[in-house]
Amino acid sequence: MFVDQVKISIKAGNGGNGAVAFRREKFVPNGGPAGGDGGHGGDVIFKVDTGLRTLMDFRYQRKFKAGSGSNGMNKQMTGRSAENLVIKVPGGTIVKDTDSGEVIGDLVDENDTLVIAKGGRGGRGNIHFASPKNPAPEIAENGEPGQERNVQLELQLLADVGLLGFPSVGKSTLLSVVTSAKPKIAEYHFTTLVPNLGMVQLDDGRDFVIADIPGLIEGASQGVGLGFEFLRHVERTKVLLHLVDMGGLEEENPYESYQKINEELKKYDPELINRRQIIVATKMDMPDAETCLKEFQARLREQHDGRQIPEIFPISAITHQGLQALMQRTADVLESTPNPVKAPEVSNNEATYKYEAKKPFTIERDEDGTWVLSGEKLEKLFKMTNTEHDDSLIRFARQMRGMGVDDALRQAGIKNGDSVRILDFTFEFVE
Ligand SMILES: Nc1nc2c(ncn2[C@@H]2O[C@H](COP(=O)(O)OP(=O)(O)OP(=O)(O)O)[C@@H](O)[C@H]2O)c(=O)[nH]1
Repeated sequence: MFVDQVKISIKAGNGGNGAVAFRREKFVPNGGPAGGDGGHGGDVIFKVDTGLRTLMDFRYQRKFKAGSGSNGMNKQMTGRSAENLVIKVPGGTIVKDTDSGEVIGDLVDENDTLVIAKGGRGGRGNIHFASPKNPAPEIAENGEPGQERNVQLELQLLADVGLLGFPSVGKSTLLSVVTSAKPKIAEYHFTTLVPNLGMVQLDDGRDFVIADIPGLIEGASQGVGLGFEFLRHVERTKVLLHLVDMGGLEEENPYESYQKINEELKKYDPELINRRQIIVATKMDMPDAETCLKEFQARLREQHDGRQIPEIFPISAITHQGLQALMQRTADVLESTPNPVKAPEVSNNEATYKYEAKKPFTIERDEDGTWVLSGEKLEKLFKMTNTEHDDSLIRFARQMRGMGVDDALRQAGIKNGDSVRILDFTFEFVE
């Protein structure tokens, strides 16, 4: 199996902070609370785009962050919510948690989506905290932090393009100059023939997988050496680049070689001969190459008897002549050729990754005697507390008591006046 894999980090947007504000009207000296809520942070979402074939784009960008919601404003105005960040992935992408290795999702068909990290909700403004006891509260919540995740994407690669041709026509050389990345190759059971596979990425962002098809000619049509796994590669191949050596050093005439390969192809799998072929005239830097090519074209025309002949791209893997044009054309053909195996299904599978509730808080003690509180839930509550306002801090103290933090601290032996720290905020414990 050929696997393309990449580790990325994801951060959903924080919610915007709620506002502390008061009505200011003519003739009303002390208006009521008027601080609006913060906007929602953006989610991070994976979505299948079957036009993508590799995870190549992730080699350049590994960190993804959705925008934060805007803060609430006075006059009860809610902050603007951030847009979701949609990350496109190829069909067949498996998403795993990097740390635990747990499979989070399997994105298969066009438009399948997975919400991998939820944006934080906006913090509530002080209009929500008015009570008969406190009609003008200086309390507002900060936005909820967006979820963060490290994930690993894995994609089993199948080649879109196959290279055909006699030994020494220049297949490996072409593959090595047009492909920038070699995917991980697991060991084959039939170890004698390992297909050479690489990924091509064009400047316009299109990418595809290209494979040398070794052994097709060396008796492969009699079933020698090729395994089931590899057959799948050939079956999936939409375009075959048929390489013909124009170097003029081979004993065999280029046209005869070309025909022989097609014969072998037919024997190997009669379906394959109908597959789209582009003829690639290789080694065009050699002195006799032009003459060889002209001869080849003439024979091809003769054979086609007035019908249109297949397209031919002259290249040199050594001088790089014609490579760009060939790869562009290959990508165009790929786009316009239907999948020979099955058309991509369009579905609307939607999923949201659920986070396991972690232990709400933990208590530790620093060397200097400070009690240190940590834990996802508690830290989140703290981050949502607007520490600039006493009312907000009082509310936080109440929330901690509700969670059982005070009791736990007392049990651990805390004394009146001891220092307590959460993240970078320190306060004094009072009974
Ligand atoms: N002059 C010239 N020589 C080339 C070019 N491309 C490949 N060669 C040479 O041709 C020989 C064979 O090239 P390979 O890329 O190994 O050919 P292959 O088709 O992969 O051969 P197998 O691995 O035997 O199937 C090597 O000596 C290359 O240096 C080219 O564009 N111009």
